[in-house]
Amino acid sequence: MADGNRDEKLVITKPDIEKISGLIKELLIELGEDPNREGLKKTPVRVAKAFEYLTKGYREDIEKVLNGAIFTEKYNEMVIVKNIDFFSLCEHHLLPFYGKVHIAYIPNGKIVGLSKIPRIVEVFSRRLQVQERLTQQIADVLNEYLNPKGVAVVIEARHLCMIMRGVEKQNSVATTSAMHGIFAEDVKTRNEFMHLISQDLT
Ligand SMILES: Nc1nc2c(ncn2[C@@H]2O[C@H](COP(=O)(O)OP(=O)(O)OP(=O)(O)O)[C@@H](O)[C@H]2O)c(=O)[nH]1
Ligand SMILES: [Zn+2]
Repeated sequence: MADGNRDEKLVITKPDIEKISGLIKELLIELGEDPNREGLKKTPVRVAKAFEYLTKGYREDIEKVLNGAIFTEKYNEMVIVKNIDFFSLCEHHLLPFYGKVHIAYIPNGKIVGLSKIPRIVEVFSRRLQVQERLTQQIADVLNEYLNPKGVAVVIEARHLCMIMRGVEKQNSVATTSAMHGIFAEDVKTRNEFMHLISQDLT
């Protein structure tokens, strides 16, 4: 397993659907429900499979996802892929947070297949996360595999744990960013990126 996953306690085993189903059945009982009523009969298995999918990023390997699609190219202007939709689960409440990721890099002799950028977002968002770590992990992987002149990642997200419970703020949006290289060092480059994504920011 490549260290591109950069989670020390990486879970690479397939979840035991039967075991998770049993736990969900117990949860339903604790919530006062009857897990044998028609509508709930298959719910434990459905929930187990849903969680397997929503955490599939733990079982993905960055090298396999990139599939060698890193190419030598002289292009050295900014590459931006913006408005990448993502869905993740907050590690505190296991409730979704979702939004958009905007990514830029300035190549240093190497470019990456464009589709691989949203694929990297999938690897790290399909885990239990906090938005800050998700932002950093995406930036770190691009930095590591492309060794570019700079990488910038901005994420805007709505957290259901702040919307449907807790403080119940329906319109709050959290923005996080991670900057490497020239984006961290040079205000002009960072501002150019922020300007290019500004019409997409909430
Ligand atoms: N920084 C950060 N905090 C998050 C994220 N997702 C959830 N949280 C916060 O994690 C915190 C957990 O705080 P606790 O006080 O332990 O939990 P809680 O009693 O459920 O908190 P409330 O949500 O305020 O009701 C809350 O402030 C959440 O808003 C995230 O992606 N980043
Ligand atoms: Zn939460």
